[in-house]
Amino acid sequence: MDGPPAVIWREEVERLLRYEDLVPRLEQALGLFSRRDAAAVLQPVRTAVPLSKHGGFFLLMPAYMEQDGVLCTKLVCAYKREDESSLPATQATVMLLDPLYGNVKAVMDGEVITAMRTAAVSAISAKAGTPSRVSRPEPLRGLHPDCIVVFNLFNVRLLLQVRVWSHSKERAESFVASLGGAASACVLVEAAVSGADAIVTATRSTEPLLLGRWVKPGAHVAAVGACRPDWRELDDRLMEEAVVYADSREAAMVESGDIILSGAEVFAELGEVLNGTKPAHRDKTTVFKSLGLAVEDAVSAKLVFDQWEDRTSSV
Ligand SMILES: NC(=O)C1=CN([C@@H]2O[C@H](COP(=O)(O)OP(=O)(O)OC[C@H]3O[C@@H](n4cnc5c(N)ncnc54)[C@H](O)[C@@H]3O)[C@@H](O)[C@H]2O)C=CC1
Ligand SMILES: O=C(O)C1=NCCCC1
Repeated sequence: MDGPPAVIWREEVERLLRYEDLVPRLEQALGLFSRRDAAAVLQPVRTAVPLSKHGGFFLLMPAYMEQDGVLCTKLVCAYKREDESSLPATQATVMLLDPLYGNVKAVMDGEVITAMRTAAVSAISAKAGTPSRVSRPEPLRGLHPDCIVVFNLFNVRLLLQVRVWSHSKERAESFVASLGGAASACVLVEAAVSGADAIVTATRSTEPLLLGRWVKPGAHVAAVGACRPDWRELDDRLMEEAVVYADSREAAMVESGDIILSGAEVFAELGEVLNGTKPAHRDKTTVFKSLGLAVEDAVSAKLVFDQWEDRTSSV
């Protein structure tokens, strides 16, 4: 396609990107990435520019997937600040290029892509890492539609109880309300996580807030925040006791405060588990350190663009 790039903004990305298309593409991309086959995927560790004065950082995330014909980069800024701005703490834009000529084919909103692919990868890690006894044959009901879709895709993990903690009580309550009543807000982190089979941390905390002594042996933790080398969400005890997985070993060694500062070893990448080259220790306590991979954005952007082209050509 020549001419100016397509501009595909938030509402359209929300309409075009569906978990049922996204999850299998992400599983494939994570597996391909972990093969380290340069003919299939080129994804350097992303460039990070600290914005210390503003309590944030900027990331440039390029990826080239030769077999899929995808050349892509995401620009993303994430902030720790708690001010009055109505702008989101994580803002992103994705550019899709034609690998043959280098022209930009599309510029699209990256916030929906970032939110959906990150949630989907946490769910993929939970599918691999939660104990087999958590699997149930009944469909999940009464929860937010996105959660139903992702969990039902896994045929099926029934969440008996969802507990939410936030350091802002109002935010915890409003999130619970958005889930349609099948969850409860907790005042203490300990109350939210005690006895849980699966835990997700997605905060802007720079200090450990999830302590190993609260985590049930055999639980799975998807740790999404703390993507800077001096930021933490998990304490040393949890990092020492758990089998630690990451999306990228190289990125974990330079970006994850929980891994660098605890000295924990990354046992495997999630892609290696999906490829069957490393085991998922489902009955041990597992931590999946999610940092976010450019290939996740690349396959998401390709899905959005392909759907956008289909719709545009049929009008
Ligand atoms: N692994 C990945 O692929 C991705 C990771 N992230 C990271 O995930 C985290 C959440 O991102 P968003 O949902 O966009 O941010 P958000 O601002 O929407 O949510 C972050 C939550 O953390 C809370 N928070 C702030 N300081 C805290 C503290 N000291 N202790 C406990 N809670 C605190 C805030 O009140 C807010 O509810 C960030 O650290 C972000 O950098 C974001 C996108 C992708
Ligand atoms: O999009 C990603 O990947 C991000 N990773 C770390 C925090 C900001 C967004």
